[in-house]
Amino acid sequence: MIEVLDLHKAFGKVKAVDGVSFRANDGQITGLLGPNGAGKTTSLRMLYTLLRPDRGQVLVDGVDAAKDPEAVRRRLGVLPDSRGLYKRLSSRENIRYFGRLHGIDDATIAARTQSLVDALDMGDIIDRRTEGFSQGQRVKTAIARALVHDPRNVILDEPTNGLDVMATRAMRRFLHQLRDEGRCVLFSSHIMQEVAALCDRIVIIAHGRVVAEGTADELRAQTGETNLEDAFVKAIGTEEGLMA
Ligand SMILES: Nc1ncnc2c1ncn2[C@@H]1O[C@H](COP(=O)(O)OP(=O)(O)OP(=O)(O)O)[C@@H](O)[C@H]1O
Repeated sequence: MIEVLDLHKAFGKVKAVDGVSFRANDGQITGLLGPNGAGKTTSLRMLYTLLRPDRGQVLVDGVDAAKDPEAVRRRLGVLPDSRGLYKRLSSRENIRYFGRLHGIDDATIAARTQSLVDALDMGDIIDRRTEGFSQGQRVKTAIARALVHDPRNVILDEPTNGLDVMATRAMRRFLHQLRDEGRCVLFSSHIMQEVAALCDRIVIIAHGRVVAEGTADELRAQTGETNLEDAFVKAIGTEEGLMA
């Protein structure tokens, strides 16, 4: 479970995150939805301990990220916004390298890699050098690398960015599988159709603040709209930046 309480982060005069609080539960997919520049990536970076908040608290399975960042990192699998693969290494070697950084033995890494290769349909790319990989192949490798240590909590920054329809559908199936295994899945997107199709709960963020949250039904009720798209627009206060 992931909890963030009153997070703040400013870059000079820009208040990127201005008092964000929400909870992402185990066995659920939670979507962080907001237009470009809303503060999604900055919130996630604080969550996975890459950025230190100016104020506020991050708890992962009850562990405070400021007090024990190592323990928090062990509990998280992260697909960051920049995928950053080692291009001279094969997909398998990228995954193994991360597994070793986590202190996992090679036999366990090999077994875990195989199950991720099956789940993500990576059989044809696993032993290719990642240099020249397509966007979808890079994302798959980066996700497998993020999950090699079998984390309970999974954070994905815009996981379907740049993916075609088939790859997006495969990604949705995979995220449902993670959810059905009881993991806490938190992902960000600026595409409302994506969030609506995938999420159990939605947290809408705009101008560094949470402006609405709940299930799709709850959001419709809160905004008094019958159509989810209208509910999103009303919550954000503008149509700008919400469309795919
Ligand atoms: N390192 C930084 N230095 C200066 N400003 C930053 C930095 N990181 C983020 N910002 C600013 O903070 C605000 C929030 O950015 P953030 O990347 O968190 O938004 P986002 O919701 O992830 O947007 P997108 O959908 O475009 O990725 C933006 O105004 C951005 O320009």
